[in-house]
Amino acid sequence: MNTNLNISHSHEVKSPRRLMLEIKDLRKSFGKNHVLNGFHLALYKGENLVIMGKSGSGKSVMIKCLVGLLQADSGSIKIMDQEINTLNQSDLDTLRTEIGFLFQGSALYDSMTVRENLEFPLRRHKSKMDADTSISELVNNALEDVGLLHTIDLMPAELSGGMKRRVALARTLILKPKIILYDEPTSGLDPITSKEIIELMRRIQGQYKTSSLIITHDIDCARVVSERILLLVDGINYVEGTFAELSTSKDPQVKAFFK
Ligand SMILES: Nc1ncnc2c1ncn2[C@@H]1O[C@H](COP(=O)(O)OP(=O)(O)OP(=O)(O)O)[C@@H](O)[C@H]1O
Repeated sequence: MNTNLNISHSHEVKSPRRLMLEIKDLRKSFGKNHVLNGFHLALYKGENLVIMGKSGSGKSVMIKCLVGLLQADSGSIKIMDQEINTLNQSDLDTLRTEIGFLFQGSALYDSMTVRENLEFPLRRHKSKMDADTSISELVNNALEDVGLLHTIDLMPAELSGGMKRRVALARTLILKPKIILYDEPTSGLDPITSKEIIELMRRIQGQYKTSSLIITHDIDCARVVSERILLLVDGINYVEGTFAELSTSKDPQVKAFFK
């Protein structure tokens, strides 16, 4: 880790705000490939934390450990004070409903209309529904929040790439997650559509009071959405700071990301 930088590291961050997500000393190897080498992070209530790192630096492996798609070799992952390794399957499933995902692969179901795509998670997680609000009201509200109410009866094939991503975000929001994980939310989109998604992410943060972990290579996205940025190098925290701090860093490893 570079010690010349006058930038805070995640374990030094002191905040009275609630910790939504805490990862400590996370390690994961595939044979001799040591991908995560003691990674740590703290995500506080209401903040957007951007994770940047070169291709192959372990970002996706970290997210997969977080959502249970991969088992870490060691380390601790706490979601809203609950250590996920100690939970039984049913408690883990309940906890996971507090987390929304917007992954590159989180595609819509092609054979369902937009409305049906949004109804799907609600039918699976009835416990997340408040008794006074009907399914159709929730679907309408979520679509309205992403500006796409008019697409409710369309099929995914009739939507543009940006619209699909916004509908996928509405599908995530419908369960009112406390934490949202975004993996490359603007990848593959043109600059104007990317800007719309980035602005939407900011608006959602304010409106839904979510805390988000955002993996991105998109500098505009990092600049607009982040309260803090964490740079991952070789599976361990390299440096952490605000966009203004990191983008003016003299460290060549950091500068490389902000060209
Ligand atoms: N299931 C797996 N089995 C073996 N090796 C894996 C597996 N998943 C990831 N790896 C290895 O872990 C390393 C980190 O991969 P990871 O996908 O986390 O990188 P990344 O930082 O997300 O990259 P990118 O920005 O390109 O998405 C790579 O060397 C990759 O080959």
